[in-house]
Amino acid sequence: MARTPLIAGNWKMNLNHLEAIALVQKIAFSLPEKYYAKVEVAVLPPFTAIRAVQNVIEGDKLKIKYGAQDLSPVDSGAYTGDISGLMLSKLGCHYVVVGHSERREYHLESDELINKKVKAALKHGITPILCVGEKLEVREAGGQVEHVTEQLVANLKGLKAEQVAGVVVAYEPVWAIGTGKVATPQDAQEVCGAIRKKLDEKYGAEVANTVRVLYGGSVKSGNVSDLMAMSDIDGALVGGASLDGEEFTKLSAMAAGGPFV
Ligand SMILES: O=C(CO)COP(=O)(O)O
Repeated sequence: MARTPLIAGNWKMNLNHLEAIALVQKIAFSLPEKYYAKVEVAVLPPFTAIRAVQNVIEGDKLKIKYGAQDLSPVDSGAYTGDISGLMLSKLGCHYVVVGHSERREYHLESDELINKKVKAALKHGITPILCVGEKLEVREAGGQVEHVTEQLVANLKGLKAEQVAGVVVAYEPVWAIGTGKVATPQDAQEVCGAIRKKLDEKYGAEVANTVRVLYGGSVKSGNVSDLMAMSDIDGALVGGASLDGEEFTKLSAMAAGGPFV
C-alpha cells in the first residue's frame, strides 16, 4: 500500500503569530500546487499562533495542514497552563506531536502519560505524531532498536489495531536533534524498519503498512531525499529547517520527488 509522505515542520517555541502568518504565506506562495499531490506538508506552530495559521490556511484555501506540539491527556478542568485535544480539534488541528524528546526531558513526561496523550488525540480525531528515539549513550551501547521499540509498545498500550493505524510515528534520535548530526540513512532505516516490524507483530501487516514512520533530527533539503529513499522512511519531522520558508519549501519539494522550482 502506498503511503503518502509527510513533511511536518515542528516550529518548537519559535515565531509569534505575525511571524507565523508570514511563514505560512511564504511556504504557500513558494511551493507549487502540483507538489501537494505527492507530499503532505504540515506546520506545527506554538499554541499562540495556531488560530492565526488556521485563518490563513482556511481563508486562502491552502493545502497545508497544521497542528500543535503537545496536548493535555484530559479534556478540561483545573489544569493551569494546559491545552486539551478538545480545544485543538475545535481549531481544526490535523496533527499533534506527542512525546517529543524535549518534553520527555524538560517536562519529565513518562511513557504512561504519553500513552494517555496519544489516546486523547485519537479521541478528538487528531492524528498524533508519536515521537520515539534514543539518547547518545543508548546508541553507543547498541541498544537503539530495543529502546525505541519498547517506547513504541508502551506509548501505544491499550490501543486497538484500527486506532494504531491512525497514528504517525516519528523516529527522532535525541543525539541528532538540533545538532547538525543527521543519522545516516542506513541507521535511520534500521530503527524505522524495526518500528514497522514491531507494528506488524502486534497489530498485523495491514496496520504496519498503513502507519507512516518519519525520521527527525537535522533534516534539511540536502539530506531528505537520501533518507526518504529508505523503504521504511515516509517523511520527516523537521525542526530548525522548518523556520526558513525557502529551505522548508525546498525540502518539501525534494520529498515530493523534486526538483525545487
Ligand atoms: O526535534 C526535531 C523535530 O521535532 C528535529 O529538530 P532539528 O530538525 O532542528 O534537528
